[in-house]
Parts: sequence; C-alpha cells; structure tokens
Amino acid sequence: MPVSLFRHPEVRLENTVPDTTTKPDARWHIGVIGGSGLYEHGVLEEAQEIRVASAFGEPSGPITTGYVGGVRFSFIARHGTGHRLAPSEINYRANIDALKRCGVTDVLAISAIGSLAEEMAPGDFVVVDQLIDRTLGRERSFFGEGVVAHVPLADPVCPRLSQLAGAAADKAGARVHTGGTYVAIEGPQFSTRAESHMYRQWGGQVIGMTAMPEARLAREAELPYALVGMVTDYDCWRESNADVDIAEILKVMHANADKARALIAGLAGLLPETRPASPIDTVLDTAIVSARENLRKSGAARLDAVAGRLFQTLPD
Ligand SMILES: CSC[C@H]1O[C@H](OP(=O)(O)O)[C@H](O)[C@@H]1O
Ligand SMILES: Nc1ncnc2[nH]cnc12
Repeated sequence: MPVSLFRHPEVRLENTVPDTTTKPDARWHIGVIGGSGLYEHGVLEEAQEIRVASAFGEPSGPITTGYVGGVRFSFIARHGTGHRLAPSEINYRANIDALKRCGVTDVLAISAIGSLAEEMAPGDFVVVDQLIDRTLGRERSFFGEGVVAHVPLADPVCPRLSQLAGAAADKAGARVHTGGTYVAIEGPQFSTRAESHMYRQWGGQVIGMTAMPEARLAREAELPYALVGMVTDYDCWRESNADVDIAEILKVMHANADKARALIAGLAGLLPETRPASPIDTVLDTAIVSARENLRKSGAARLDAVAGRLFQTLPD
C-alpha cells in the first residue's frame, strides 16, 4: 500500500493517494497549473490549502484544492508564491507527481506566451496543440534507474481537454486561436532576434519557457494535459517590436488574469457529468520495457503515484 505523502494530518481529501488498483475514476478532478500572473485560483469553493510531499523533491508550493460547480479542482502556482522560481528552477516532476497524488485526472496548464505569428496578438488566447522542446538539462522523465519507459508523445496534448478549455476561454470572452505550435526555450533570457526568426521558420507560432518538460511528464503520469497560452507580447522577430519588454508583458498578464480565472470557472460547466476514459489514462500499459521479472516494489517506490497502477503486484 503506498504511503500517503501529505504532510498535513488534518487534510481529509477523498483521493489522498490515487486508487492505483482500479480504472481511473469516472469523476473529473482537474489539476490547474497557473503560470505567470496566475498565482491564485480565485474561483474554488470550500478551498483547502495543502502541502503535498513528492517523491521527486519540492513542488513549487502548496496545492489549493476545492470545487467549482461540484467538480474538484486542484491548483498549483508554477513559479511558487510571489513568483519565486525561474523556469529552470521549477521542479516539474514534483509538481506533476504532487497533482497525481491528489487524485487529479487531467491537467490544465495556463501560461504567458510570446507570439511568433502576426495573427496571434497580445491579449489573445492560444490553445496549444504542438510543442518544440529547446530546453536544456531539465529533469524530463520519471523513469530510469532500472525502470525504463517510452511513452508516445506525437500529440503531446489531450484533444478532449483542449477543446473544452478552448470553449471555456471563448465563453470567458477571450479571442481564442485553436491550435498553435509552442517553442519551449530554456530562458530566463528572451530569444535573440536570429533565434526568433528561426523558430518561425520551424513552424513555431508561440514561445514560452515552461511547457516542457511539463507536458512530457504529464504524459508519463498518464494525465491528459491541455495548455492554454495567453499572448503577452510579440517576440522580437517583428519589425515594429525592437525588443521584448517585460513591463509590457506584466501589464498584459495582469489584464488577462481575470479571463483565465473565468476560463477555469467556465470549464467546470462544460465537462460532461461523468468522465469518459481517455487512452492517455493507460498509456503506460504498453510503454514500460524493463523486464517485469526484474522489477521490485522497492525499486519502483518513488513511482507509487505516477505508475503505481502497474506495480501493485510486484514482489517486495
Ligand atoms: C513573465 S514573462 C516570462 C515567463 O512567463 C512564462 O511563464 P509561464 O509559462 O509559467 O506563464 C514564460 O514561460 C516565462 O517563464
Ligand atoms: N517572448 C517570450 N519569450 C519567451 N517566453 C515568453 N513568455 C511571455 N513572452 C515570452
């Protein structure tokens, strides 16, 4: 039986440790990762702030769990309270692992993004559907150390949650672009002009610093993942924009935060009453290549939330 890694004994959460023996729950539980400018959920009822210890180190901060219209949502601020963490300092593994430990079924990530496409203007929302990873040296897998897995990532986001999130953004009054390729850079500096032009030639339409390895890890944790980006600026490829200006970004970000919160609230009303299974819920069934006879519960201990579903019957 996996050990509860919640630190707060007073927390009573239905899904403290996911039931790893059965099929995923038919109820939705949406994990929200709030990006720059979205440090507070602002919409959860019966909200409880909890600290979740992860087997992969420190998450960005506490998780706030509560309800919107009867649907459970759990929120974490990606950069921590007061925007403490730079993109390279975020423990993406711990954040995803902690959300999984709360019983989250799906992850909605919200990000500030720069635009690489004329039609995606500051203030617009983009429902990202593809990712190009230019990040360097970040921990990008839960696996290794004797347990090897290769999950498919051709389509890195969940089409179902993306469609629902796009509809919720539209309902929230945003101008929404359905689909867009996001280039994830290491940062923290913005791109050079030559890089910005190159990313456009590669087919990039928006740019940010955090969606990778977040999306990879959500897939490994069998969590359908959607990413809604809020355009805060044109990246420096554009003739009339000499350089990316952080003051301008912050201004647009703050103007967008209420719409992002309305998106979260609106999403709850768009979810079907019961959650149909997604192929992503069981993606590890065919991804683990390490010989099962060599695996031991102790060797897979830190995977108790991410992949515990598959390791219940291993010998100690
Ligand atoms: C404050 S602008 C740069 C910063 O904003 C984005 O973060 P997030 O994706 O968490 O909203 C971008 O990726 C950079 O980290
Ligand atoms: N232009 C840009 N480049 C990288 N990340 C960003 N986040 C917001 N705007 C950005």
